[in-house]
Amino acid sequence: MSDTFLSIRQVHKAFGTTVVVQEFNLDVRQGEFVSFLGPSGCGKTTMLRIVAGFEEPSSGSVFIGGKDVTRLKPNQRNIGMVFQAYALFPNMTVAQNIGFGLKVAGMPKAQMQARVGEMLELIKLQEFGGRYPYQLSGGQQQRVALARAMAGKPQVLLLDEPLSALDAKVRVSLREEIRAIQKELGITTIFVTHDQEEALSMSDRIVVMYNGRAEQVGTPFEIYNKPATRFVAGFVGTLNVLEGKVADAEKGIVRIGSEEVLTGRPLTGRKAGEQISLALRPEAISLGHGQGRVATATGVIREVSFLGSVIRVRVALGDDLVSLDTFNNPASPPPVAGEKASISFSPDDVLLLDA
Ligand SMILES: Nc1ncnc2c1ncn2[C@@H]1O[C@H](COP(=O)(O)OP(=O)(O)OP(=O)(O)O)[C@@H](O)[C@H]1O
Repeated sequence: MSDTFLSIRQVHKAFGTTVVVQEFNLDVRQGEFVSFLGPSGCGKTTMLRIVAGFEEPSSGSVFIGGKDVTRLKPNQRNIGMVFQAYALFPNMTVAQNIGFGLKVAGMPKAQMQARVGEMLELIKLQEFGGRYPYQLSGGQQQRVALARAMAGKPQVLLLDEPLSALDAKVRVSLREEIRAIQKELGITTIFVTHDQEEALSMSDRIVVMYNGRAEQVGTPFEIYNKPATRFVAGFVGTLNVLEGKVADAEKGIVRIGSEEVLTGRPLTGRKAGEQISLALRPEAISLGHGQGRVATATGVIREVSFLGSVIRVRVALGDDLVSLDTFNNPASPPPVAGEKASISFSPDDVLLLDA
């Protein structure tokens, strides 16, 4: 990639005999917002700490702005960091917190005050410079932590689950705010989260991590719609998995129970009779027989959850429970549990998962 700003090359990290990060490669563009997404313990924080300089990789390198920083200390890397817990200094005002790093770096007072003022404006807390952290809400404290991390104009911003201690409403509004500030400053950012919705809604690209590896790197659209592995498919979004057997590999026909399902593409390299898994997102399945869709089966509605704009319906098909989403329509009553229902989907929406 020509405009790569941050580059992670073949990083491997073990603590004793425990391998925590392996064969990790990533190029991040200047100004790009990239998330590390994965379950607890998959190595996200360790990889972030290697970028920050708090951990040294067992092998491999990190480059920032073309310079090898692998052996540099955190304070030599010009990086800003925000953590999950509000790590503000409790005995300092908001303004003093934001200016702390600038003061340590020896910035003249007038210049420092001007910069703190700019940062307060950026996080929309102009009136709060004289307050102490305990006088702020959790969301406001994290905005101050963000301002403090960015006051020194770092080259890279590293965010380690900065929203996870906040309540749901604040979390969603801060997502948008962080992204807006990040865009305005054009700062290259890595964001660690185990929350797929956060990663999907905020990122230019997502690295889905599993067992210390980057399972897939892609845009939110690619990760969600074209998951490269079974793990990615199952971890990001809700997924229905239907187990079947290949009926005709060339024509792409799979037998699920007593039904023959067209997958819409040849099953290259598969043999008749072989086990195969078909996966479908809830929004790819319709109740009834939609146009251009392949009717698959008839089942019984087990559960109807009204989520507002969307209604999630669970249909029992033999032993399987299939989740599907339909949009709420004020003019028509929602489906009812206990009723029989047929489901259908388009072959194009079927994801084929490796065994
Ligand atoms: N200093 C250390 N010594 C030994 N093992 C460690 C050390 N730091 C992390 N680990 C182990 O490395 C693995 C990955 O940890 P890491 O914190 O990177 O995961 P994570 O994906 O960020 O998880 P979480 O979302 O729970 O924070 C874990 O199994 C953890 O126990």
